[in-house]
Amino acid sequence: MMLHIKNISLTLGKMPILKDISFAASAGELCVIMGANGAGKSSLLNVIAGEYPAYKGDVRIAGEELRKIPIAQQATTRAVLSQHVVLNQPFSVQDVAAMGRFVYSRHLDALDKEIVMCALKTMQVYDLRNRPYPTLSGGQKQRVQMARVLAQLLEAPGLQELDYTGKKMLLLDEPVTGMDILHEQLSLQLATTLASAGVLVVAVLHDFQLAAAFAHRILLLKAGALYTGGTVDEVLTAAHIKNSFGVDVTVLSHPQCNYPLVVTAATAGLFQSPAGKALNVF
Ligand SMILES: Nc1ncnc2c1ncn2[C@@H]1O[C@H](COP(=O)(O)OP(=O)(O)OP(=O)(O)O)[C@@H](O)[C@H]1O
Repeated sequence: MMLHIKNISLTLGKMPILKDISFAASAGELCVIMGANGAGKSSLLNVIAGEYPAYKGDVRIAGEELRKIPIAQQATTRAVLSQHVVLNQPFSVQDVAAMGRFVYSRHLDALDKEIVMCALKTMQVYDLRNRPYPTLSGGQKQRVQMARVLAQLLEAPGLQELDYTGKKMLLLDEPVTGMDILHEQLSLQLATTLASAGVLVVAVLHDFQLAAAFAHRILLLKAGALYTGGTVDEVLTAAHIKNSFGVDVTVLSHPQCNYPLVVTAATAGLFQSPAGKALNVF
């Protein structure tokens, strides 16, 4: 599945939110969108997810213009993890994960149920499956949401020997928010495993280390426009980070893996408070 975005602009109310963004991503890639708060990352993901059909420009998924793809077809070919999922009804954890299958049928058959259990095990929330979802911690809820989108994507209860090339797209908006380091790694490994199986994965991330370790390509947005895009090494430079986030960083090289390690520059003096004194922000 190829995603082609050409000259996308989006206005919400009277505010220009996205400005003339173009890029392409392929099946098998983990494409990461980064940028400062308000840069337009969620808006761009929502355009690709079909949430904002009033965009200007061209979004093509596997060659078809997004607005012409029937809603039912969109729902069965892509799964979306949104930034803020609010769910207060006392559904059990396994009910929430099972919602991923509802795009195919409201009545889950044996295969659907196996897929849901597989998704719960993969995200290590199987033991919580009978708990009411609202009673979970923030990170646990996020893992259940990952299980839900995984259940939506999978065609078999396993991650081995998958071939989803040209069939599926996964859109993740800050998927690891609230997760501990183990489950951050697990989630991004899952995203790359799915990408290797042919799923086109687009993820919004704030964490440079996760992006550096897992992304095949990074798009860096600034004020609604594409500031730069390319490989991890091309995008995660001190100059690009300074220009898009306003923070001085030093970019080191990971001693084992060779990918960039972004650390805030010790010389920047940002956010330092005199030792022992409360930080006075006003
Ligand atoms: N429905 C809306 N109506 C008007 N403006 C909006 C709407 N949704 C988002 N915006 C504005 O669009 C801009 C981009 O928002 P968006 O949520 O895409 O940013 P983001 O890069 O995902 O930020 P964050 O890192 O904080 O999640 C922001 O200035 C936001 O206030």
